[in-house]
Amino acid sequence: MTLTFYKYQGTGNDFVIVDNRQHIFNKNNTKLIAFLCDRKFGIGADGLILLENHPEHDFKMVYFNADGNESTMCGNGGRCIVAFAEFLQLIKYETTFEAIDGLHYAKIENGLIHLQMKEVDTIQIFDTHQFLDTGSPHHVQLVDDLATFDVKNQGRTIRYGQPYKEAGTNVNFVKQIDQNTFAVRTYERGVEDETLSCGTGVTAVAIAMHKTGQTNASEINLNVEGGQLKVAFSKEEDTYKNVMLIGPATQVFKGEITC
Ligand SMILES: N[C@@H](CCC[C@H](N)C(=O)O)C(=O)O
Repeated sequence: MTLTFYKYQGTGNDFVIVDNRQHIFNKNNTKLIAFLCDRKFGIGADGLILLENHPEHDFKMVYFNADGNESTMCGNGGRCIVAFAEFLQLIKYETTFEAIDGLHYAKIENGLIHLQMKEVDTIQIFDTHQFLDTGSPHHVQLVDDLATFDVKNQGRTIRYGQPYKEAGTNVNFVKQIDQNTFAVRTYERGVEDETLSCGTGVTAVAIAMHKTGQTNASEINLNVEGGQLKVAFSKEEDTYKNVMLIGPATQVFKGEITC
């Protein structure tokens, strides 16, 4: 078959997006998804996203990692699918859509996508790191030498180690730049490599840095390898609410592939 697809990127986290409103795509074909995401034999991407119809809301997002498996929430992918929905003229300046972790509100303002993420009330704090779920699971760890840090090997060791094991986690290495700015490099589960940006990852970093007192800002800048993101939130008692992930999302090209 010939598949029409769109390539998007959000701060360098890149995705193949398919309009699946007519059920053209076989979601159970793990090999096909992994092939489409393959950078040498396929199109190349960190993940594949399907935009589908939803009975009550604007659309549904279905997310697969580059390994071909459906996974948990993707924040940058969420921002990209909002840009795609606007491109398809399904939405104008704001939307509510469903993803695997529930409903997400998003708005487009000054060319940036503001995506509401799930509330977070559980943050596990350890001597060396924090662990929390922002739609996807995230290990957050401060390091001194972020620029030269071996993210791929250290990330993989943590991802497959105790207590995460097979289910795994994404792993974020962090360096504080100033009061409300952090640099982040992320090893992504399901890509099994460092990616240039991870939306649920920077959301986890912002919340973990606030929770542990590294910052008291409620609007935090995150410098990632592929650009800059912002995370804003309000804290009510022990819950982080109104969590917004803010940044650009760009269509790179449209294509057709025989598969
Ligand atoms: N790139 C993502 C996270 C995607 C999911 C992750 N790889 C997992 O399986 O947990 C993001 O921007 O949040």
